[in-house]
Amino acid sequence: MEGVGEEEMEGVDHLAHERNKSEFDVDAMKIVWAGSPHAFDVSDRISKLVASDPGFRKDNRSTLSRKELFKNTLRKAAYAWKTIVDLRLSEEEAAKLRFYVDEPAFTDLHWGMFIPAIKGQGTEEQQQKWLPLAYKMQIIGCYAQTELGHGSNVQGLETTATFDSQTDEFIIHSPTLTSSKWWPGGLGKVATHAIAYARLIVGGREHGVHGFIVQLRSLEDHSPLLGITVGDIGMKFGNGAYNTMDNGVLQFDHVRIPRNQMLMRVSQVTCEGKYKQSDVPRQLVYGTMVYVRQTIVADASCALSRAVCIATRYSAVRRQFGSQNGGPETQVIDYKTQQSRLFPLLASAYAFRFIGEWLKWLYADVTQRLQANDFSTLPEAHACTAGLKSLTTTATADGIEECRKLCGGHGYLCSSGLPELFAVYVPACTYEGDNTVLLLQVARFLMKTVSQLGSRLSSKKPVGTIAYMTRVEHLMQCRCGVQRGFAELSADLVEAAVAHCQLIVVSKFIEKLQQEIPGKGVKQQLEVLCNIYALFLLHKHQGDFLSTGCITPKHAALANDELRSLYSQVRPNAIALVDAFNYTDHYLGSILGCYDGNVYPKLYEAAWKDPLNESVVPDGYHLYIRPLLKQEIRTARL
Ligand SMILES: CCCCCCCCCC/C=C\CCCCCCCCCC(=O)SCCNC(=O)CCNC(=O)[C@H](O)C(C)(C)COP(=O)(O)OP(=O)(O)OC[C@H]1O[C@@H](n2cnc3c(N)ncnc32)[C@H](O)[C@@H]1OP(=O)(O)O
Ligand SMILES: Cc1cc2nc3c(=O)[nH]c(=O)nc-3n(C[C@H](O)[C@H](O)[C@H](O)COP(=O)(O)OP(=O)(O)OC[C@H]3O[C@@H](n4cnc5c(N)ncnc54)[C@H](O)[C@@H]3O)c2cc1C
Repeated sequence: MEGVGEEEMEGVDHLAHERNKSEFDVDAMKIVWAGSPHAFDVSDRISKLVASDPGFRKDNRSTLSRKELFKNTLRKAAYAWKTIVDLRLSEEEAAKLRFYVDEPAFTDLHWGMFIPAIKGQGTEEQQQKWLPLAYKMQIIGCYAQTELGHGSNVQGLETTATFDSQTDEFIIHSPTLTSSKWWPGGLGKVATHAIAYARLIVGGREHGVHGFIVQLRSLEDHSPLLGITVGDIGMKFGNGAYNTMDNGVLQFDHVRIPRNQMLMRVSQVTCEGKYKQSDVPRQLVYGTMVYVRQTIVADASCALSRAVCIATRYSAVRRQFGSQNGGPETQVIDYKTQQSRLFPLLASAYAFRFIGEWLKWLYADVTQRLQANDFSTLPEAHACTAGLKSLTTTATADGIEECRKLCGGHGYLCSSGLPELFAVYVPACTYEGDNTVLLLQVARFLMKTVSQLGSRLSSKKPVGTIAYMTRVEHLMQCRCGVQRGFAELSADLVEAAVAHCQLIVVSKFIEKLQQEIPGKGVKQQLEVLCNIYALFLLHKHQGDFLSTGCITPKHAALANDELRSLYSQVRPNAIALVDAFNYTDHYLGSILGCYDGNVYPKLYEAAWKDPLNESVVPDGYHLYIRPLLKQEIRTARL
């Protein structure tokens, strides 16, 4: 085109030269990332369906008011449901469609917690009654556990459920201000029903926290039912972001529900008012949290890979300094500091993908065992889901922020996609269990395991992880050997818990590489990423490793040299490795991360779309700026 430089030409792949460097079969890696050819097909098809439908546009979110934003989210949720029904999408395809719509909404809690809670804690009869209504979205549910005064401490919840044998009902009541339900997603303005967690009282005796199905709103006109006070808790962190979700406040004033609306798989109350505890661990009442924690680990790999995709593509596009004789400046991805910050995050995205796959298997296995009343692996499943949720969400939240910084000033623009990704993602370090509280659960599990097994936590680890295993044992022995209480040592024990979780991630990455992995060069790339993940952590925590004596300072220096070499091996493959995530530009929502790398023209064009640029002279000029400039400010009415 006349007068348009190469850098401005649309339709040109400005990253083609990077893609041509790839040393492996990207299409084969796409299958590995997706999990299977079928999973790739579903993801690819549904992501393109969403990207091509203007009904799912999301580029205007940061300019909408809270009410406009929320109404737009309702519209999209309804449109998504209509699309699912019209196209007769399967449950798997529907879940993928909600994922690629990419907007926190009440549907996340309806499908992600309300339904799993009924499946996990409801009797067959309760499942047969409530699940068909929920699957058809004839009722919309939320998970109402947390209260204003208690979230972490579930046994401290104050809401009561008192059995009335005269009427065969439970009376659900909020006895104090702090017992108000607070935070449940979807509760504020949408949910018609809740799984409400309350202290069960039968015949004047308390039996701890149980789940109850409570209708909140009329299915005719959506008005709150008698005894129900419900609303939204207000704006949350960031603009747009999680404000698409109506996290709510709820108070019960002696609300009566039929006895058969207590979830009774774990415990029962008979019509005579007899409390019966099945011969299953009471912790099954926590089952939904275990389920969601394992899904959050998979979410972490998605969120981190999005941020890494944006930062990697932009790092290949951005040139700064280093021009020789008027030639092009240096791509910032070629700076060793940029590589040492970016490539461990790329390796972590892949590591979290594979640990998420393993955790999904572990959860399915423990669920199958529970059905056979085999509770032997429940403690390990709890410790793994709690610890890996904590580890991966902390690393992902920190990683998204690092990716923003890796993009320099432009990373701070909403059009980079990174501020909103960060704002939506960071609560993952808190919801479904505060990350420190969950690590304390892992520490408790380790203490019990060490005391039962003696020093060796487990010999079932691949050889490459001996240093990691020794580190955990050393950290535990240093703490457990000292006769002080758990509380006194808790900060140290949390460090051992993190080390244990890192051992699991490294082990599972190594085990993944022992599988058959098709595709030219694919396994080799994954081996490089696995080594980067393991050596980066060894370098970061080398104090631990040195103090165990299982590595020497020379080993530590060699590990660092190897890391630099590994970064050089990844460099030519970096763009192909993020292409393998197969994200559409729509899903990425980022000019910096656009597939064709044509960043500058898109940034420039996007700027003028900002509402502030609707007028050349800003609103307020005549009232405030002109008097200033004309030195009339002393007399102006401000
Ligand atoms: C727009 C831009 C796009 C960007 C998108 C980016 C991608 C982002 C993805 C997200 C997208 C959208 C968001 C929507 C999805 C959000 C979904 C999540 C919503 C969050 C929902 C919630 O938060 S629900 C509430 C969660 N609450 C908690 O987790 C509470 C935590 N506390 C507890 O679990 C417990 O209180 C405790 C474990 C801390 C303590 O338990 P307890 O009080 O019983 O005491 P003990 O510690 O003594 O435990 C007793 C024994 O029981 C064992 N135990 C404990 N828990 C369990 C368990 N769960 N399973 C099995 N066993 C358990 C414990 O080990 C003790 O055993 P022993 O030692 O043997 O005695
Ligand atoms: C975006 C978002 C969505 C949510 N959605 C839902 C939902 O749908 N349904 C629902 O029921 N809940 C929901 N929640 C609530 C969430 O589950 C709780 O906020 C979370 O479990 C943390 O509990 P808390 O707020 O009581 O934190 P606290 O426990 O009060 O944490 C405060 C501090 O105290 C520390 N601490 C607490 N106990 C200990 C201890 N024993 N030892 C050492 N330190 C400790 C913590 O580490 C933290 O640093 C949501 C929260 C958010 C932010």
